[in-house]
Amino acid sequence: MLSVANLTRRFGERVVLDQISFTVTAGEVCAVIGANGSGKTTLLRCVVGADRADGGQIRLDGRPMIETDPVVRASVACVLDDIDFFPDLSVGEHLDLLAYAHGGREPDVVEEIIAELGLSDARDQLPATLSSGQRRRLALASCFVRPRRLLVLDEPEQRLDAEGREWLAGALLREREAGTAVLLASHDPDLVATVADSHLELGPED
Ligand SMILES: Nc1ncnc2c1ncn2[C@@H]1O[C@H](COP(=O)(O)OP(=O)(O)OP(=O)(O)O)[C@@H](O)[C@H]1O
Repeated sequence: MLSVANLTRRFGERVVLDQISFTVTAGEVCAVIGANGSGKTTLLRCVVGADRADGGQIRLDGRPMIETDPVVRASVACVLDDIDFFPDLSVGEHLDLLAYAHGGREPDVVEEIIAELGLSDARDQLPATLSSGQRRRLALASCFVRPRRLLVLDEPEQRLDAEGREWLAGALLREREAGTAVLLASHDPDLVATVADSHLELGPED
């Protein structure tokens, strides 16, 4: 499904990603691990097209991963560090909009995800009024109300409470069963041990 070959990213003289190659197949959860600053976020941003690689190829089912390609946009759901919400849309309106825009076919999916993620009481709140953990829950919910074949998550456990982390682990296992390819950067060894099929370890010199 996802194939990355010789991915290289430099910032000035500094080589953050040095010819990284890996694949993630349908139904595989690949955990990207490594110390702070090892390049996990940079890698994920390059994969989804939020950052430009200096070299290498990123392909989804053999086609170049270009974020403006409608097939790519329809296939890839992600939560990166920067969480952008429309400031004047409520939690429920965000999720309705995303489900509709991406042509989700399951009528009850928004209600189900709102309930699963404990956002029912916050349904009518605007993003600016949410707690940081609720904002993270909304960002995750945004991925789960839409069709997806590749899920890219950067430290999704951040700011989640114990119950939220438990939900996340279960949700990722269900994604695996459903045949979604998952690329997950995480600092949570328990989450990685529970859900990951493969690991990509980035070192300080990678
Ligand atoms: N836009 C940028 N300009 C210059 N350097 C950058 C830029 N983005 C990232 N870097 C550098 O690239 C390196 C890798 O950063 P990155 O955020 O990918 O690491 P990470 O593994 O995700 O870290 P963490 O575990 O702390 O989230 C860091 O040294 C960082 O300072």
